[in-house]
Amino acid sequence: MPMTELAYQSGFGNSFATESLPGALPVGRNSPQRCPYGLYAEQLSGTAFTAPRADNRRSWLYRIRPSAMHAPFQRIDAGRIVSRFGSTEAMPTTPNQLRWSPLPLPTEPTDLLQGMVTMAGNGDVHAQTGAAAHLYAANRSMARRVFYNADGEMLFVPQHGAHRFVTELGIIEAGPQEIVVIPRGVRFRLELPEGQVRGYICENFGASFRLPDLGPIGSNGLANPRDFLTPVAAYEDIDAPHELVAKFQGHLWSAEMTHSPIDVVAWHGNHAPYKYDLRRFNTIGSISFDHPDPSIFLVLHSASDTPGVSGIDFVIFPPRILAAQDTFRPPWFHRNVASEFMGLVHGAYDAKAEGFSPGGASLHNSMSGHGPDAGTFEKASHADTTKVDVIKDTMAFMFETRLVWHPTAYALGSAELQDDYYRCWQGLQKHFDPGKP
Ligand SMILES: O=C(O)Cc1cc(O)ccc1O
Ligand SMILES: [Fe+2]
Repeated sequence: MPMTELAYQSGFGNSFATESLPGALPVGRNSPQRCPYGLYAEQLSGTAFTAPRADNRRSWLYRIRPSAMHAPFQRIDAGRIVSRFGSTEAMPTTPNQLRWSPLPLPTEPTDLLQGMVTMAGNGDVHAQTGAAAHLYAANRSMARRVFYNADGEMLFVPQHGAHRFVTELGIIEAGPQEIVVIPRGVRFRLELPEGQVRGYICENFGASFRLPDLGPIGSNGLANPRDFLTPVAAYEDIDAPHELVAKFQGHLWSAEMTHSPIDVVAWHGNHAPYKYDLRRFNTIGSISFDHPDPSIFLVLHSASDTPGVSGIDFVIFPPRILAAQDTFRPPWFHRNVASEFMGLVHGAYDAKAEGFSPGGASLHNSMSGHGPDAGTFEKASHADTTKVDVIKDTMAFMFETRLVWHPTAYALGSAELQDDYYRCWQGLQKHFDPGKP
């Protein structure tokens, strides 16, 4: 199935308005006594009704049938999806640096939900704090199977293959080097136009992702609002059995429906899915000396209750020109209070000469030392910094969290876990010589 040209509305968190039939969107009010075309009006709220206007997220949906119309939910097997995290006596969280090779593509028919595997998580799904980091590899479209997540919003980072998100609020197509965010509660199915996909998901249990403030950078830069794209309304009118799967309080639940829930003919509001092309990121860096903190690479963040401290940061390491003089240019050696789950979408990452492959992942938890591997250190220590480095083929990212990432039993037992990861720092030489300042 070829990718089609879809229409999108531009802007981050705008109050969008869209209708797929003329006049389907009521004018001047949300709940007319009878809606145009015999549609039902329904509000979908993503924040408390009383949240400050700048944070408030909600949409009004005009649909063929209300979302309440389904048979009772039955709990189903959640496969490799986990939502309870912590360091316990039985399974203490390790401070070791961890790295995984890419998840193999499936050989058996596998849709998104069957192909998702939770690698790490933190916080508390019941208290709406923290996050989960998942990988997915799938080779089957979700046919007549529609999913929503009441536990959190889902940030997809496709790494391989074409993705088609058919959502209640319209259709989004995306591929590697783009991201897609599906807000809490929005129903969708993932179709695979090219037959197979792989990627990463940050499931955010906390406040919705938003663009960061720019401070002294000014009014432009990093991810610019107009590059975020939200779909136009698109509905299907299908009277045939469908399965509705909900993720609710850490478990999966399934309910039968007699029709497709992708039946929203018109909608308006700002609780809506969106995509963003990471290649549009306006990268800021040092043009004098030193390697700045990675906060300059912040695309989206989820605010915590503490001002200035994110619950989650979504950070990318895109192509860029390194110009800092007399500077060790790759990421420095460091230990942070924050915890870092990283992935690589494309190319090579500038802190790791080998072992970190596209589709792979790494985890460096709070206060665990890490940084460039031995090969990268030696090379960068002797590079000519009067010349610029043009880093072309790369797209790495980080889900950086305030709370420690607890790896799951699956992640620790996985065949993809690289037992020898620690060795990448063991070849670092002792250069210290008290006689040579
Ligand atoms: O650890 C990493 O590779 C990510 C990272 C990159 C960087 O440029 C500075 C700090 C940091 O944690
Ligand atoms: Fe780091």
